[in-house]
Amino acid sequence: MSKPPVLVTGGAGYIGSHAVLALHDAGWPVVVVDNLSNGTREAVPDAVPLIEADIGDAAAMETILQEQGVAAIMHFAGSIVVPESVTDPHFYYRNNTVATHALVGAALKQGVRHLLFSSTAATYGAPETVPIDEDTPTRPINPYGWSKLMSEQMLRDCAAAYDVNFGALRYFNVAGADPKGRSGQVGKGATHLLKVACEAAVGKRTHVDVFGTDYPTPDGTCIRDYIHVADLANAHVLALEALIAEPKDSFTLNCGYGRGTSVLEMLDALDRVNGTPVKRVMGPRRAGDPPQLVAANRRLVERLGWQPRFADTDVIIESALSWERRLYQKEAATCA
Ligand SMILES: NC(=O)c1ccc[n+]([C@@H]2O[C@H](COP(=O)([O-])OP(=O)(O)OC[C@H]3O[C@@H](n4cnc5c(N)ncnc54)[C@H](O)[C@@H]3O)[C@@H](O)[C@H]2O)c1
Ligand SMILES: O=c1ccn([C@@H]2O[C@H](COP(=O)(O)OP(=O)(O)O[C@H]3O[C@H](CO)[C@H](O)[C@H](O)[C@H]3O)[C@@H](O)[C@H]2O)c(=O)[nH]1
Repeated sequence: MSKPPVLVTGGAGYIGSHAVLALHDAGWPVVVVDNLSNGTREAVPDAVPLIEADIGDAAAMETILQEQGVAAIMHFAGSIVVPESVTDPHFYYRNNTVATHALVGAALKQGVRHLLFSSTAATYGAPETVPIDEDTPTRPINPYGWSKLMSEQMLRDCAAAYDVNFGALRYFNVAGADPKGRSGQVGKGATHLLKVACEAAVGKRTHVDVFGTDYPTPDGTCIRDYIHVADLANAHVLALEALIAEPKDSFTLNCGYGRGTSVLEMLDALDRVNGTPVKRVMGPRRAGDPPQLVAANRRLVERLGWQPRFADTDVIIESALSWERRLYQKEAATCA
């Protein structure tokens, strides 16, 4: 069976660009829409068309869907920084929820029947027990989590009412870079732990701040479930196949390994891989950080037959670090 065109929104960004690579590698025709607010042209392979547009522009999206003959959408575009969502919630509801509403409207009008949505562990808030399965009550503790949960609900209601199905993938902490070195995390003003730590390791920063050492965890720092971006990208390809194979079925799946790693454990592993310690500055808690988030991933494995290939923490760190070194060399060459 020939593979129909897939639209990847936010495909010039970190996770979206890895999904584009996974789709392209698997022989899917792909088109990217990105407004480049946080993505880069270089993240999109030359063979993949990149259309610079805003997903909140329903008319533009309708034209693109029609002209490109799109059969399914992987929707990554959005704003992603939790503390920013607290200081500017109106923008987060607009760029995440309202823009998704526009995109879904365009998809419904153009008869696109499969929608795969980037959701987040932030929809769970701060659950008291881990691992977290998909039946855990969703009680976001910040506007970012709410903006995503509202989008999920919109998709659920639309799938019940119209001839469309959806997959919501709730990512835990995404980390690492393409094992072949073709993409990685680029954005300026990084806030994610491993990205920040790798920037410190290559000399772009003086140190890493450790946000909180008094959490109720064994070493006092927050625990997260770090998933390699290439394993997550592969889950998207499997999810797309499932949506097309079973058009009446929708699903919501956690994406993580089911393994918790503390901030200090992550930094220890980085020091080991790097061979030189990165300076740590112990500081107060960051607002809105739940003590621990670890995925129960049984449904992802059973529903999609997902088999992670890059779960080793050192493998995640090596890929992130070698990407960061390459970025640093490129930037140094540009400045010279
Ligand atoms: N990074 C994580 O750990 C993580 C965890 C859970 C969920 N997610 C979700 O995954 C998705 C991708 O995240 P990422 O880390 O790759 O972020 P990213 O910022 O690297 O990618 C998002 C991309 O969307 C584009 N974009 C933003 N608003 C747009 C709009 N209105 N129209 C068109 N393009 C727009 C940006 O330019 C960027 O290229 C997001 O929806 C995010 O909420 C990320
Ligand atoms: O410089 C830093 C950066 C982070 N941290 C700590 O490291 C942990 C992970 O923080 P990240 O900023 O890397 O990631 P978050 O857990 O805050 O959030 C990420 O994962 C969430 C789901 O788990 C959401 O999806 C969100 O979009 C995504 O950014 C947190 O305890 C944080 O306090 C530090 O100590 N120092």
